Amino acid sequence: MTKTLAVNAGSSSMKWQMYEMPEEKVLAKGLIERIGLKDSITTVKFGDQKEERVLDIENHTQAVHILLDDLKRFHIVEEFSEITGVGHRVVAGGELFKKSTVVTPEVLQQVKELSALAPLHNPANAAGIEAFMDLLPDATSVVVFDTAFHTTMPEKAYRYPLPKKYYTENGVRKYGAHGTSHDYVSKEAAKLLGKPIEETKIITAHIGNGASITAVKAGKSVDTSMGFTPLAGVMMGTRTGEMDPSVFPYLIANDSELKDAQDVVDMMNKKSGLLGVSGISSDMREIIDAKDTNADAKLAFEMYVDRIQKFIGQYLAVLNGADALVFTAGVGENSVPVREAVLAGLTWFGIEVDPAKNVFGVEGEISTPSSRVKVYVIPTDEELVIARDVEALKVK
Ligand SMILES: Nc1ncnc2c1ncn2[C@@H]1O[C@H](COP(=O)(O)OP(=O)(O)O)[C@@H](O)[C@H]1O
Ligand SMILES: CC(=O)OP(=O)(O)O
Ligand SMILES: [Mg+2]
Repeated sequence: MTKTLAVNAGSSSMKWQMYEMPEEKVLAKGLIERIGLKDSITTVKFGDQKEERVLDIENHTQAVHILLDDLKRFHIVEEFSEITGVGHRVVAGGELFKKSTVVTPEVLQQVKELSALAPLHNPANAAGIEAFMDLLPDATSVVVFDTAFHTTMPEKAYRYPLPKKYYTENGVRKYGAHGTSHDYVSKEAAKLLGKPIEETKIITAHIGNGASITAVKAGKSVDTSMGFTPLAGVMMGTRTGEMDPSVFPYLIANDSELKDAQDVVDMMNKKSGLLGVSGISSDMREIIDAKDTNADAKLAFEMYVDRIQKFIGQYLAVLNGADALVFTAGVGENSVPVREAVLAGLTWFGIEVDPAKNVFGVEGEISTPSSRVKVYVIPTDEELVIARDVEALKVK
């Protein structure tokens, strides 16, 4: 029996699962959420034990240490050497990485160098890789890239309408993110549709703290809402999504707190989105609780929904229609009000939601039998994909 650990560090969370491979049996799993916010929550599930603790966890390095302590504390492992493979989600692989790769010192260096393409993620991903490699020098360490699935996008979709040299000399283009999730849920949706994936057109809405929407044709990403970095696309927990870049110099000239372009980008990454508009929180649960009594929270909710609807509309055009629309990730899987509001504006496309199915905890189809586009809630499982890639790359 070999134990493989999959680590999925998101912008606000760290999810992990320990598997027995190749059986894909989940031995234990955990979630550390609200990293960087007050009252972070860490949950561990192991056999019939479940523990939830509320702590203040400031960053991902601290989260890695909590995860490692928990592995020993719950006797999930007696010795770290029982873990023979560790897979890490890395958000940005640029044009260097088109598939998952075994970590070498050079690969780790490249992950760090790609931080400009995912400033909230790659540094945390690299810190996680290093922490585990120090403790588990003999385990196979694998990196699984969010951008890999999107390397099938056609050039007309991934290029920006800038002078060509910024692409050829600087690599400025759309890379997308959340690819492991879009890949996984689109395959699951094809199963639910009962069709070979080659015959499907699917729009996948991965809406978590970070959020992106993808047009998937025949199982391949053909367009996606995130861009050069995960700042682009729809409005998110703390990120703006699409912006007019002319705002950048204007704000630098007019706000003394913003000295340069980096300050503006940091503000747009960390202080904007739901948090910035509402002034309350980046967490959709808190926005929903406040929106009936607080006008800013109500506006934040409406803007959030509006941006998701617009990208779904774009991708219905890109694909010239779709067989299915999938909701996944923290908000997409759990928030009935967000799904309800998004879908209420898409009835012209023949999308019909069944309110009896669009309830908390339901997975699978939430549309009516006559809906022209099937609507599915599919829990994503980036960790399973990561564990499979580790297994495939392990030196046997
Ligand atoms: N029941 C719920 N209703 C609304 N939003 C939820 C619910 N549960 C979780 N969320 C949202 O999911 C987000 C986390 O999503 P997740 O996909 O785990 O994020 P990450 O981007 O860190 O991977 C939280 O910010 C929270 O707003
Ligand atoms: C790329 C990205 O935004 O990831 P997450 O949603 O996990 O923060
Ligand atoms: Mg995530």
